[in-house]
Amino acid sequence: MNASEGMDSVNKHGSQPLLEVKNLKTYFPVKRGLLRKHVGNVKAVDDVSFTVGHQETVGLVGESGCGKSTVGRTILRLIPATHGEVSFNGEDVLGTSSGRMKQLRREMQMIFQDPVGSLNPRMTIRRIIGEPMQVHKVASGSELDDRIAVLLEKCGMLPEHMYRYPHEFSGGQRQRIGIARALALNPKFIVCDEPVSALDVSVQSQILNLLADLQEEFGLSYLFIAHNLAVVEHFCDRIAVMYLGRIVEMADRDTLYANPIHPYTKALLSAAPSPDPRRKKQRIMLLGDVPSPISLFEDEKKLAADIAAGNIEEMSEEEKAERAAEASDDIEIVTRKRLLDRPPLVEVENGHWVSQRA
Ligand SMILES: Nc1ncnc2c1ncn2[C@@H]1O[C@H](COP(=O)(O)OP(=O)(O)OP(=O)(O)O)[C@@H](O)[C@H]1O
Repeated sequence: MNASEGMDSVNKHGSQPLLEVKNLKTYFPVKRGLLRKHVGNVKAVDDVSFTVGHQETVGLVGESGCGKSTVGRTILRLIPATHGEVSFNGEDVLGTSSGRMKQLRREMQMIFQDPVGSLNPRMTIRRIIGEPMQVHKVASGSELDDRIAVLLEKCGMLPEHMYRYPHEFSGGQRQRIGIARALALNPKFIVCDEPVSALDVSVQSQILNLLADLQEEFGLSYLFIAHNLAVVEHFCDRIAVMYLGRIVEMADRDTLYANPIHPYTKALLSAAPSPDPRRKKQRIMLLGDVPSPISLFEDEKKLAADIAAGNIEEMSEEEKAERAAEASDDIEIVTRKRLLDRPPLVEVENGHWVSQRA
């Protein structure tokens, strides 16, 4: 069974998943070279498969530029997919008409990272939250105001806040307004794109608690995007770790934290601070910068050519550092070059998928 067929197509509640993503690819064409004549592809998302169950929170974690936001936006059809399937409640999202997509958007919403940039500064909060309900003809007049007041209260704000403007609120309050807007059409599924990354640590936990309460009350499912494994630890049921456009490991939260297998997951976990001093962690250093997805193809080709030509005698700085680290017990070095080899996902135990050789 390959990853796209088997990766939790039936979720923890034993029912079919709400969202199913299969072999999703999103490539951005770019012009390259001195004369910009060569057209290449940024493989932002490169064969990603996962599911999200009813009332489940799936975390998508990885460093900046690994393709997390592109996955979220492609699922909602905010950007076109190059290949793959997305089904929501059994319905084909990528192939459906734009009219039907407008209807589906009521059920699939997004919360953005930047609570400042995502709210139009010229609109009152009433207009920001009310607009989707007006566009979809859900409510108008005093009923609209009543609904906005309830949504604001559910998100920890006051009804009278609807007459104010975004700049009158703090970052955390603005994120609450963004959440109220996402809830306006009574969705079932929300892509939360780094909703707490721009907030102070003390405010982060308030917003996470709010999202958890709303999930309980409205039966929501979340795809929760984050770059920090510490943030998703207490919030997600299952976690997928992404590196350079692909999922390299996916498991339920407890399994992933107790038994990370992929070197990249181990490195991310070793970088995350733990409040529990008993949880002794091996220190792992990731050496080098994250390669750009556009250079990836060239790097892979060069690596393959080097190996084929027997050109790997000369030790690179990274390899020297790796050797040096072998002499030390408490620190392991993972070079980015090693991570370029990304074999397919294999199920190592029930629901725990890792990119490795079968
Ligand atoms: N419209 C676009 N045109 C070309 N390349 C793009 C476009 N959008 C994203 N990319 C590239 O695709 C890759 C993935 O970007 P994406 O924003 O999905 O990553 P991310 O993991 O969400 O990062 P961050 O945490 O910084 O938001 C990056 O290399 C980015 O530069």
